[in-house]
Amino acid sequence: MSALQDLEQLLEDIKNKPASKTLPEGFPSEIPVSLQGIRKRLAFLLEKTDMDFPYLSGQQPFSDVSRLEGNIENYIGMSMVPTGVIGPVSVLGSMAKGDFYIPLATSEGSLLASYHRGARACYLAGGATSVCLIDGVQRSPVFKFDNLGNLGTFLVWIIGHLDEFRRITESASRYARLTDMKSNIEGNHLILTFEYHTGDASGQNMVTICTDAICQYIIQNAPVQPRFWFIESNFSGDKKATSQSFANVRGKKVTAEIMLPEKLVTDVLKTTPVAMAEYWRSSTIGTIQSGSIGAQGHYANGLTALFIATGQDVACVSEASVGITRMELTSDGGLYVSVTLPNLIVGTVGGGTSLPTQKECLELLGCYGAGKTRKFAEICGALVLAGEISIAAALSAGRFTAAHQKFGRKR
Ligand SMILES: CC(C)(COP(=O)([O-])OP(=O)([O-])OC[C@H]1O[C@@H](n2cnc3c(N)ncnc32)[C@H](O)[C@@H]1OP(=O)([O-])[O-])[C@@H](O)C(=O)NCCC(=O)NCCSC(=O)C[C@@](C)(O)CC(=O)[O-]
Ligand SMILES: NC(=O)C1=CN([C@@H]2O[C@H](COP(=O)(O)OP(=O)(O)OC[C@H]3O[C@@H](n4cnc5c(N)ncnc54)[C@H](OP(=O)(O)O)[C@@H]3O)[C@@H](O)[C@H]2O)C=CC1
Repeated sequence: MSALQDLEQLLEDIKNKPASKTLPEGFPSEIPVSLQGIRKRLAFLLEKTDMDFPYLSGQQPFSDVSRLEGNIENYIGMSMVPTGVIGPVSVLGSMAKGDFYIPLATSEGSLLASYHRGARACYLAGGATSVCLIDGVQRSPVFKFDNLGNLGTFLVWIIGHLDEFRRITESASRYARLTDMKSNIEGNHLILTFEYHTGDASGQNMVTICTDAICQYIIQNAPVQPRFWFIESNFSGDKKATSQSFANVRGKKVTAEIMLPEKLVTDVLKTTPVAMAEYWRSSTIGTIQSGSIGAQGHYANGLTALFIATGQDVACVSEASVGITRMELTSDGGLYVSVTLPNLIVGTVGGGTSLPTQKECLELLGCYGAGKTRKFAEICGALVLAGEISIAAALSAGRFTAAHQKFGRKR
């Protein structure tokens, strides 16, 4: 199918999305942490997905340490992070379509219960729409000149060589494509921002390698030489929350939404749409006063847990957890909720994605390997939406502290 046909299909699917759905036979979430709970949940997942998780379940010890090459130095062993599953999370996206059981690795009690509850509310409301809109990963080298005249001559030459830079990119990587270049001048400093599509990899390493190859060509051929240059100027937003990335894209930009009927908010979330909209307004004003980039509740919670489970670079939660949550009353007394994440740096190849438990977790989502990154990004959007709904429900109903007293402490 062409991109236009994909889009037409998505629009048709959104038009026909049901306003409600019945939950399938229960995922055994009610059984507390115990050997029996683990057995039941693994048996449930085996039946649903035909996966038996040899590494995650501990049946198979990890011994093939050669698989870690490229992932770590000075290795001594694996850190174990408790991992659970929430779901089903129902997603309608351009690539993610269906019900997913999402693995989350965390040591924060209440987190999975909260995301599970939000996912349940979204499921009953017909499932979340979650769409990956655009993508792009940047690297921003800086060049220093004696004066503006030299800088200008250099930049004019650079602008005339974009096609050559595209060719260099294609010889440095089979998958990276140079899509844009922007310049930023400050005194005698020039920052060039190269933006790429990085296939199914999250791409931070690829963009460094490709940009370095371009810079080597520039240094060898440009009519004017900079006094010095660095491969990264700290402008690209790599592992930092920045206003610039927030206003554009870094990685994938995803937006997700749901309409929650009033009765569902009352029954499942134990609050009201009015209270949730009121909480959202107050918390958004609080966020603005704090000087935060974006306005959201706890994207970092779900994303960090999913990133650990699936071998993403967890440090990229710095930028990935920036975004905007919106909660508004609908004309029939329900609640519209949306989340928008413009900086979702994720991949389904490369990085830590082929490590033993991480690969199993990506496979659980049907997201391991080539052709799966947009799907994975859309699942991230639906997960974050579920988390925003549940935490706002708890806070709006005055149940937040009690939940953490119950789930977040050893009894
Ligand atoms: C904890 C709940 C879910 C209770 O919620 P509840 O509605 O009182 O509980 P419930 O017993 O009636 O259960 C409702 C549903 O919750 C789920 N649920 C309930 N219990 C479990 C469990 N044991 N295991 C798995 N799922 C569970 C489950 O979906 C269940 O439905 P069921 O499946 O039974 O039909 C709710 O109060 C809640 O979501 N609270 C919010 C907690 C939260 O989101 N915390 C985020 C971490 S806080 C943080 O990191 C810092 C932050 C974000 O606060 C920073 C800041 O903003 O300042
Ligand atoms: N160097 C840096 O500046 C930084 C690096 N990192 C680290 O970089 C890693 C992430 O970088 P990333 O570039 O994603 O990972 P990798 O360095 O693992 O690069 C991806 C690799 O997968 C290959 N590949 C195979 N199939 C595909 C496909 N379908 N789509 C895309 N690539 C494919 C690429 O081929 P090919 O070789 O042809 O491109 C490349 O070799 C993480 O480990 C992260 O921690 C994080 C931040 C900064």
